[in-house]
Amino acid sequence: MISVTNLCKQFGEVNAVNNLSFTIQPGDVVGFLGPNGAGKSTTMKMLTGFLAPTSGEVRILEHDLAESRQQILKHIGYLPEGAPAYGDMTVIQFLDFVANVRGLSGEHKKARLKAVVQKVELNEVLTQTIETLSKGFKRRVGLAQALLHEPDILILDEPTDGLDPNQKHQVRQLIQDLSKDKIVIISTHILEEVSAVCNRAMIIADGKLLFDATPAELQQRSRYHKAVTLHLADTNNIEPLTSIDGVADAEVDEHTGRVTLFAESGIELMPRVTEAIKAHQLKVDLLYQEQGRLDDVFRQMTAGEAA
Ligand SMILES: Nc1ncnc2c1ncn2[C@@H]1O[C@H](COP(=O)(O)OP(=O)(O)OP(=O)(O)O)[C@@H](O)[C@H]1O
Repeated sequence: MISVTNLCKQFGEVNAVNNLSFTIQPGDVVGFLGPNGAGKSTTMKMLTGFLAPTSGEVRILEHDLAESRQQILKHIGYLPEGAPAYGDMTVIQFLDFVANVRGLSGEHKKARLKAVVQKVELNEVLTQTIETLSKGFKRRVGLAQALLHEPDILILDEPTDGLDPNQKHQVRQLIQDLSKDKIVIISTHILEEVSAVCNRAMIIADGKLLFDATPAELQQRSRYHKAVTLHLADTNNIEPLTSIDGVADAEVDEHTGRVTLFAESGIELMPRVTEAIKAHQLKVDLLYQEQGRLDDVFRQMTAGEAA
């Protein structure tokens, strides 16, 4: 378990992390979301003991991180932001080095190296120096080193940054496969990633925790939650829709021509919309109820916070 109490980090005048408190249990896959400069990376650095807090406490697996750092770090795999690694080492030299530092040896070391190389698909670049790798491959090397010692806690700062769509999918799959009894914390700017892999979303802005719940609960906060979107063959006449009893507002997307109808509080709009379509014999080629748009909620929540 991770338990964070009143965690603060100041850099001069900047309150990078401002009184964060939360607990995370095994099985939790937590997504840190927030605008640039919100304090996500700084929080992750403090959770890994890489950066000392200005004040507050981090307890991991029942130990105070400040007191038992070495012991706790054995249980943590950390992928920092960017692609830090020793550039003039080859991929396999670097992974072997990390394996040694992690105390792996003999057949177990060999097996772990083989497993991570296979998992993040590094075979084709094993003998290439890290500085000559593409951004995506550097990221994969970072992931491989974080996974080598099979940690209970994985802290991954933007794990899919720079990966191609296939790799993004694969890394998300990998995180999902890992998550059964582990703690995984990822930071990301990709909102869909949170829905895809996380069971918990934390929105951080200006160093403060603004939201901590499931991605579905986050979606429910969107004004698009349960709104009805449709596309008419004749996009000019939307009056039969906007005049439906219970429609509070309507929006037309200029690019797609799609119309979104927002319900008055407590009204189920879909049955009324289908009724109106029948009654007015409207030609509709698309009709669905929205789950809620994460980017909309994110903007609402973080407006006026960190830029
Ligand atoms: N070593 C440092 N010295 C001074 N200021 C710092 C340092 N590290 C971070 N900051 C500042 O702390 C704030 C939080 O930065 P942090 O990198 O944690 O944000 P973030 O949420 O990870 O942003 P991003 O999404 O852009 O990666 C920013 O204002 C940043 O400029």
